[in-house]
Amino acid sequence: MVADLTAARFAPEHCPRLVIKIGSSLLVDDSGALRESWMQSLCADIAERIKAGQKLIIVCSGAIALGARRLGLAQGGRATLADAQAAAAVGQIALSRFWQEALSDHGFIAAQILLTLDDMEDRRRYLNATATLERLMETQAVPVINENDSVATEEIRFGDNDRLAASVAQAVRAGGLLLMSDVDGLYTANPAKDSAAKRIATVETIDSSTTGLADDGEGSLMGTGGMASKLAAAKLATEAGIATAIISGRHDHPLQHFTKGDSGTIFAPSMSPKARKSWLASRQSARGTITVDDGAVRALLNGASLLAAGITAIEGEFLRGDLIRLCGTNGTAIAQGLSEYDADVARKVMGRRSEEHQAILGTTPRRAVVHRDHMVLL
Ligand SMILES: Nc1ncnc2c1ncn2[C@@H]1O[C@H](COP(=O)(O)OP(=O)(O)O)[C@@H](O)[C@H]1O
Ligand SMILES: N[C@@H](CCC(=O)OP(=O)(O)O)C(=O)O
Repeated sequence: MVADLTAARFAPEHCPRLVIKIGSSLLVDDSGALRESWMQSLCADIAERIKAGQKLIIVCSGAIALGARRLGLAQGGRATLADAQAAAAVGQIALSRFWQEALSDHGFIAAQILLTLDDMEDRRRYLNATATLERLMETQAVPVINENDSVATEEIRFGDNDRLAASVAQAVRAGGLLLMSDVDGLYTANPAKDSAAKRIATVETIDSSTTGLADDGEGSLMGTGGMASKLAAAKLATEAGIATAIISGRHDHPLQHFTKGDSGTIFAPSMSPKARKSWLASRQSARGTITVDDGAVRALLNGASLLAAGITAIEGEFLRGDLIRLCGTNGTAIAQGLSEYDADVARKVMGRRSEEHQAILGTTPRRAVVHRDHMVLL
């Protein structure tokens, strides 16, 4: 049941709507100038895909970096919020102009949309923004989106364009999201600091062992959330059923490069609840067994999650996310599912009521030991 985790998944024939997010580091060179020839090669790739029938939506960063150079602002325009907002106002107009000209060279019309978090969270504005995007996609216009940095206050900022791109991908029901960056995917450690770091080609589930790989140091004003924000965006998107990839924008024709070779990190979209249940039922390799009392058996058969209070014994050294079997006191297998806890932590809370868990664990407890969404009756 593992989804096809190759670049083909993002091709026009498999993915009618694709959101592509381009990071600041790709748009602007070390001196703060626009990397025009690279962007033109990207636009050629974009044009090729649109001609092949794919609807593309671009989320493009870089306004602050570009504007800061033009205004001669220190720290890339990120010293204060006011600097970042002034820089964005200057840089955005240059970015928009670039997209307009570069897309027009291929016969397409650029459409600029600047969004804040409020626009996507307020129902009326969300519907309005979505309707605009839908209408644009019916035409030959290519939406180019950025955060509306110049008006966004701390409270209404998206904070980074990775998250904005994931939110837009959900709004337009995209099949895929490409996060294009200066790094060729997720590595086992930050490759800028550790030359032994290895690229991870595919990720089926984003959990704490995945997010723990992001090593970004300090975040900065108005974006550049580093790998952590890419993983948060990938989680949001994949949970909405959208295949996501972090891909390199270091080469010319970056979309062709991704399509051709073994590059990037591809994150699997979550399965539909029905498909997920049948996948869970088909899995054989349980890493542990939990015995539950008669009350818990009845609750499970009625479709409830397994709470720690109903557990009488735990066998095996499973980890969070591992498949475990749930049995009645007579040894009959009742259900199987994915554990929300490592075995040693589950042992600490077994037989105890949920209200006691916080004190036992010293951290916020999870909802259940096996949640009903991740469980199937046998
Ligand atoms: N585990 C990791 N794998 C890859 N890159 C990582 C990792 N941890 C941190 N990074 C850093 O994340 C950076 C990409 O994020 P960022 O600079 O915000 O990109 P963008 O401007 O494209 O949004 C990389 O250049 C790299 O230094
Ligand atoms: N909206 C900001 C960029 C924010 C952002 O997320 O930057 P990046 O992490 O480089 O994609 C700008 O246009 O400068």
